[in-house]
Amino acid sequence: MEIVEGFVRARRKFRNPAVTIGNFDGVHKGHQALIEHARNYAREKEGETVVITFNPHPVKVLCPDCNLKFITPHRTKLELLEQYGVDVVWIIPFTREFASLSAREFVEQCLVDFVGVKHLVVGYDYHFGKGREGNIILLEEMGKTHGFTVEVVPEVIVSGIVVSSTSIRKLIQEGQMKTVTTLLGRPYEIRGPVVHGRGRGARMLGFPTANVRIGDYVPPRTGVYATRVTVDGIKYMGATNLGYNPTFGDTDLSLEVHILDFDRHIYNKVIKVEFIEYIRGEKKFSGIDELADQISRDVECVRQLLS
Ligand SMILES: Cc1cc2nc3c(=O)[nH]c(=O)nc-3n(C[C@H](O)[C@H](O)[C@H](O)COP(=O)(O)O)c2cc1C
Ligand SMILES: Nc1ncnc2c1ncn2[C@@H]1O[C@H](COP(=O)(O)OP(=O)(O)O)[C@@H](O)[C@H]1O
Repeated sequence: MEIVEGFVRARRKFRNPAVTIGNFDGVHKGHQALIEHARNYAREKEGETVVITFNPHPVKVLCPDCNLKFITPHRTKLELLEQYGVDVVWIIPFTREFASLSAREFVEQCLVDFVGVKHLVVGYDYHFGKGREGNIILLEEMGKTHGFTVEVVPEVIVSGIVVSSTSIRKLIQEGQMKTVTTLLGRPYEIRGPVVHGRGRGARMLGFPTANVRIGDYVPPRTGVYATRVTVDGIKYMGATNLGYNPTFGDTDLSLEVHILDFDRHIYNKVIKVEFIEYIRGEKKFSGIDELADQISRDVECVRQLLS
């Protein structure tokens, strides 16, 4: 997959580009449908599937105080777009100046002049340009003048829910991981380097836990999850707690993964944690032995769920 960043001048001409546009946070089933429609056109016309996306996410620029969290950080998003068969991603640096382009200017400068769009695939509710003034009617009208076709993809509904980044963020925060998996088409994952915790896991509890920073990821509901953990390309089962460790009175949120059938130091390694199923809420135990007993039951529960 080719990645084009910004408005580079010397750029090859794309072949019959079938284009789709969006933030693609999550690269969920709805996004996958847009990509699939663009690919179908590209296949028929021997063209290329081009995704236009923005970095940073527009909300980060237009509403820095909104503290938006992500389902897929920028780099993961690019990896997924490649997996779903996109040929070219054009990343537009999103600035306040760019946000002030009118809808017509966006179509002329970005879609027509820069990409040379032949076919444009958008979702049923697509709006764009300054103040979201641009809509599908405008695209169809401009398509006639500039020689491109517009295809509108209806909403994708899975398990009775309209798939959107917003609906998925909410489900993650509710711990509804099975539904999240069906809407994404894969489990929700958090990737990050293993950092030092408070040194209690192995020493006091007999359950070492790899602590992973959750950074800008959407935080799942606090509690214990059955997870799949990838370390150095190998998958393990994980009993994972996301919370404040009330038994010890910690105040910061931590993601702690006890990896089953594993015994190795992995500080600073980047690991991937996939959330498969919510098991229980976090509890304050009266002592270390009670907590350790509960964690052994959690581990057994993970084995049953994932084996
Ligand atoms: C499967 C699992 C379940 C856990 N459940 C709880 C819990 O209900 N309440 C709690 O206070 N801590 C819970 N913990 C978190 C432990 O308190 C934490 O892992 C321990 O304090 C080690 O912290 P450290 O890695 O910072 O040393 C759980 C940890 C695991 C792995
Ligand atoms: N089965 C395992 N699951 C998770 N981490 C393990 C495991 N075996 C060894 N480790 C190592 O032990 C570390 C966690 O030990 P722990 O006593 O909880 O210390 P810390 O408080 O620094 O997290 C992990 O970061 C990892 O390097």
